[in-house]
Amino acid sequence: MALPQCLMREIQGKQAHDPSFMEKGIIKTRCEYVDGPVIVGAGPSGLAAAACLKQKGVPSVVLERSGCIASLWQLKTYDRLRLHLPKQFCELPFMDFPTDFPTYPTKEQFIKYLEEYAKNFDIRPRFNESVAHAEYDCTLRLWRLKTVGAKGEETEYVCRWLVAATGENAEPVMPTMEGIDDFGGCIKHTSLYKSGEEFQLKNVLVVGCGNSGMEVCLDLCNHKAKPSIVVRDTVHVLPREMLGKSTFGLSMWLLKWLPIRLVDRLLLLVSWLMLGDTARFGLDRPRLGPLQLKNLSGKTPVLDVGTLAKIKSGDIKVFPGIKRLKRHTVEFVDGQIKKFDAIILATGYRSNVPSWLKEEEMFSRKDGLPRRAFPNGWKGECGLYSVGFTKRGILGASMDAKRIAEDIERCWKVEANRNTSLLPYSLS
Ligand SMILES: Cc1cc2nc3c(=O)[nH]c(=O)nc-3n(C[C@H](O)[C@H](O)[C@H](O)COP(=O)(O)OP(=O)(O)OC[C@H]3O[C@@H](n4cnc5c(N)ncnc54)[C@H](O)[C@@H]3O)c2cc1C
Ligand SMILES: NC(=O)C1=CN([C@@H]2O[C@H](COP(=O)(O)OP(=O)(O)OC[C@H]3O[C@@H](n4cnc5c(N)ncnc54)[C@H](OP(=O)(O)O)[C@@H]3O)[C@@H](O)[C@H]2O)C=CC1
Ligand SMILES: O=C(O)C(=O)Cc1c[nH]c2ccccc12
Repeated sequence: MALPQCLMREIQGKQAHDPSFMEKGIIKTRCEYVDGPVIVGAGPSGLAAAACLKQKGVPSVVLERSGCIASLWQLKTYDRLRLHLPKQFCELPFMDFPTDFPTYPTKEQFIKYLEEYAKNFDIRPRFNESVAHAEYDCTLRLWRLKTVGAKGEETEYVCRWLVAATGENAEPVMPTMEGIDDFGGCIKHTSLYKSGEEFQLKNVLVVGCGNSGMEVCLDLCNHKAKPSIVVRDTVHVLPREMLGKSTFGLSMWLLKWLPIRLVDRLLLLVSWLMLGDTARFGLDRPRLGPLQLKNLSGKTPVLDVGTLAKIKSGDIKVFPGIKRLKRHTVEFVDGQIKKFDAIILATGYRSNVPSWLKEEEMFSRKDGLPRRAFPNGWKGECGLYSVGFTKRGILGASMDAKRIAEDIERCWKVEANRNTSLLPYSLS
């Protein structure tokens, strides 16, 4: 909508003193006032927030840097990916998965569900708009965001509420390794890995033993490559299912009755019966149990979908941390030296919030996550919110989205009344 004229004049006045908005003395940036929240990111979290707001009658604008919704799932994941929690734990608010979807939907099915979700709630993100800067303007008492489009065009958005939904997995983590430039073979992050097809008969080193690294190793095996995995620290591997139930579902159920330490003991006992002693294969377990560790550090246990059997059979070799790389060669911290054709970095992801949100209180600059512990990280000051930074997957994002919508709805109603009764013009 058009910006109320008094606000427009004030913003233009400010832009005239900001060189980034000026080109030959002319303001080059398009400016738009959004009557409602601006949501940054059109992944599952952003979609959930937009849908919950819509249900409350609050319109929003969703800004997305890529050309599609759920860009993580559409562009940055491997072909064989499925949800590894049962579908009922990965639903967004107000819309179930279709009944004909399997318990663990494929990534194509999950994307189809998200497309359907956006359509259902008439969420039309503005694609190819990357938020480069967002800051609270204390004089205007509004958030001001600058986006950059595909051709470098800039837009300024001004709004009362800002919802960060750029995700915990916004940027790949690229480790620094001595000699990385000398290696000479293909080195790629899992966000660019699609399948093991291109690695047939090749010796591939997978760095990192989270869910991505473990599953990529299995995929490499299935494509007749020869994978090895770097396990530099401890890791909890649990079977995806126990006693005919999903390990995740069983854990949630047990947590209703039993303390977390006891549930962890049970999980480890059943894992030991089903998988054996993982330390025998180079996978030492952390001192803390899997759920306690997840709660305290956010580190997700590996839900095994067949990798461990390949490690046991020797099809996947386990190595300790990397000391340095040389031409097609890797030297490990225990002194072993091996030749590899390629390296896959399964070293995880990080949030990018500090790169665009100029704010110090709500988000930590260090890891780009809310400082307040779950479930209190969703709300900041001055109309700032976060959705999907709980380290609790889609379930956590859905909880945030519902809370945010309830909170904004309250102010929305108050402000709507005030605007119609006090202002000479209507903001709607
Ligand atoms: C391989 C993989 C599998 C997973 N499987 C599960 C699972 O089975 N169950 C589960 O519950 N969780 C799972 N997760 C956790 C994951 O966090 C969620 O699945 C989900 O994608 C998170 O949604 P999100 O919207 O918070 O983040 P994302 O899906 O990452 O979406 C964020 C969006 O913001 C956009 N964006 C980023 N920066 C900007 C910017 N500056 N300006 C504009 N737009 C921007 C991105 O392009 C992206 O589209 C998995 C994660 C990974 C990596
Ligand atoms: N099917 C599914 O649903 C899947 C879900 N996921 C989820 O996606 C998210 C991201 O997972 P993932 O990509 O595995 O990332 P994670 O952050 O979970 O794991 C990264 C791994 O890389 C290791 N690492 C990082 N740097 C180095 C280094 N320099 N040398 C050696 N090891 C290193 C880490 O070890 P350390 O612990 O020592 O730091 C850790 O084991 C998780 O939440 C995961 O559960 C991922 C894949 C499939
Ligand atoms: O896949 C992930 O990383 C998730 O965030 C899903 C998830 C949330 N809580 C968990 C506990 C154990 C295993 C997976 C998850």
